[in-house]
Amino acid sequence: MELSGQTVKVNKPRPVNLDLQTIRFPLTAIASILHRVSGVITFVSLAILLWLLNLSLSSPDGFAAAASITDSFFVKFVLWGVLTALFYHIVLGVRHLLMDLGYFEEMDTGIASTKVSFAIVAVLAVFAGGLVW
Ligand code: HEM
Repeated sequence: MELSGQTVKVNKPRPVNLDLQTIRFPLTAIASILHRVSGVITFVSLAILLWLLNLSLSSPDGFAAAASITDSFFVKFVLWGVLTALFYHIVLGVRHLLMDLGYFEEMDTGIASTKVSFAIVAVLAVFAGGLVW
């Protein structure tokens, strides 16, 4: 293979697919990507939630203002999403730590533990809905 004037020896030309829309990710990879996404969501939302907490504790008027902000369906939906992301991050984080200890490292147990984690997060998402609404 010719590469900018140099000849590079390619032992075995393999098909390369870098199109993210056609790559089929395994369940464990999706769980891992979402874990990072949920960590970033948790990090960003922390600042907003702390501001809201500060507002609600500042005075009776501040509390009323915070209560009216969280009264709309849209804000409640976002709060539900933030809580669900946090639950996802914790549950899949614990799974990650267990893997660091040597559990669920095989393909079959890895997929099974991912499915169990997703089920636990689904239950916690319903619980989060109960808390918010
Ligand atoms: C305010 C709370 C938290 C925030 C903002 C947060 C944020 C993050 C972020 C952004 C990452 C991704 C780092 C990367 O992929 O480079 C991460 C990774 C991780 N988090 Fe959290 N996290 C929080 C709480 C927790 C909790 C409570 C656990 C408990 C299980 C946890 C377990 C983990 C683990 C195990 C990783 C590493 C995953 C990996 O190596 O791929 N995190 N966290």
